[in-house]
Amino acid sequence: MNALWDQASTKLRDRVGSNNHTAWIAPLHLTGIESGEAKIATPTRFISDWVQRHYADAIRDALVEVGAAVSRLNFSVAAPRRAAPAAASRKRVETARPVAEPEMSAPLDARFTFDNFVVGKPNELAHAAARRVAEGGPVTFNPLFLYGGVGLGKTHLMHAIASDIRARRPEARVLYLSAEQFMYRFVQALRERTVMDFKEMFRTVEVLMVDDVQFIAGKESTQEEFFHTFNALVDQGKQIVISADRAPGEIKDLEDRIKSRLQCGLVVDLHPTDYELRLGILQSKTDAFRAQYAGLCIEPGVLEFLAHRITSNVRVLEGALQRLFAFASLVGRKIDMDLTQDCLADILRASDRKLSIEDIQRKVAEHYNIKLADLVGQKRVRTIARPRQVAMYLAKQMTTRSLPEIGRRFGGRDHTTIMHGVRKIEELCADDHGLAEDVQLLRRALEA
Ligand SMILES: Nc1ncnc2c1ncn2[C@@H]1O[C@H](COP(=O)(O)OP(=O)(O)OP(=O)(O)O)[C@@H](O)[C@H]1O
Repeated sequence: MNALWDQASTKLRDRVGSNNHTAWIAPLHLTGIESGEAKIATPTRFISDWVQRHYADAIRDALVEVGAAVSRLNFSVAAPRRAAPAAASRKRVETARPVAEPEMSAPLDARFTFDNFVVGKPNELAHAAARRVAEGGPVTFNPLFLYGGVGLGKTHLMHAIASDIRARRPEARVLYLSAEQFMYRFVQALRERTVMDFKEMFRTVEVLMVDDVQFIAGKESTQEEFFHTFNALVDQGKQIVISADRAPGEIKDLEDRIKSRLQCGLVVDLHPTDYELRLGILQSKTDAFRAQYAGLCIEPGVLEFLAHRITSNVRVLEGALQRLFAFASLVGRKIDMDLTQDCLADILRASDRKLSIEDIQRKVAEHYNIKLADLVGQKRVRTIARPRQVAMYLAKQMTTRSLPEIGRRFGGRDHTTIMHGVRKIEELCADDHGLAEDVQLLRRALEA
């Protein structure tokens, strides 16, 4: 039986590819053939179901090709056989553990809760969707895909969801980890030949949360495994929450089938902060710092000044406030405008850096993969003319330059041409989702 199965298994490797073979075929054993029925043992019910659904025909054909008189397959779940006793005992220990070991989940930051998350216009939809997922109940959108630029609160919301679910339903298996950790664990499982345990682990959670999914772009085997994990959980009606630094369609080197799966649920954007949100966050963080630095007070106007001047992201804002408190407590001064200017000179200088029209042109040319000279040149083909209009639009929106001045920087064009370009992009963005995404992405990259 073993020899027959080895031959069939080799044929199957050619047919299904080595990753699938390692994951699904290698754990199977042919235990006998009776009256045209091949008896196949699988280590878990999950693998048994999966293999029957995806590989039954391929297995039967492979067995026939190597000379077995087989017309039907019969799958049963049996403990896996291990050659070395050490491996066998390790397996026993592993299977004795509860399926979703807590250590598989990354630790949650206790500060990242819904209570500590300040809601404003730019993040209200993301916050509402996150709350909805945390409440549980029927899975209405799957996955929830949260995306946004650096330091805008994606991880904070992910942790808040996980903590909230655990508080409401301590028995629920919530697995939160970064895409990098997912890859690391997968590679480790391949190395230690525990891929089955890995699969079982990920496929038996109730809520799977993967942060920074863009990390798996370009990593073929990890993407493959992620895709299967994703499908298996969605099939079982389990909730998935994903975060990334950009929309699914914008993640380069991510397989199309994964992009389309990620777009199937609710895709929500965390927009760059506005003044009100920044001020709200500063006030909320100040309360927390006050508790830590008793006796320190902030003069009126300081928080407003910071909310105006530091627009890059919340992490920088938070760092600035932390530095102010630490510095003030060290030198025994109150936090007023003088201290703020002294202590945060570098951060304020960086925020002061004016965006030039050339910065915008360079970024747009790079984004659309065209030459800078073409972007400002006279070619009228759509593939160049449209990016040119995008650059004109961003130059108008993101700098204080006048239309004639922008025209001069775009190869000496008239100000009416610039106005036309700006209007065109405004109109197109209303209907063309892809273009609107491009503009958003570029804006964020330029603001970073
Ligand atoms: N709306 C908010 N209210 C309170 N704190 C916030 C808010 N948004 C972001 N923060 C804080 O800003 C910091 C950065 O947020 P977070 O790590 O969640 O960003 P991110 O979007 O995951 O960034 P990255 O892309 O770098 O991973 C955290 O300390 C977080 O608590």
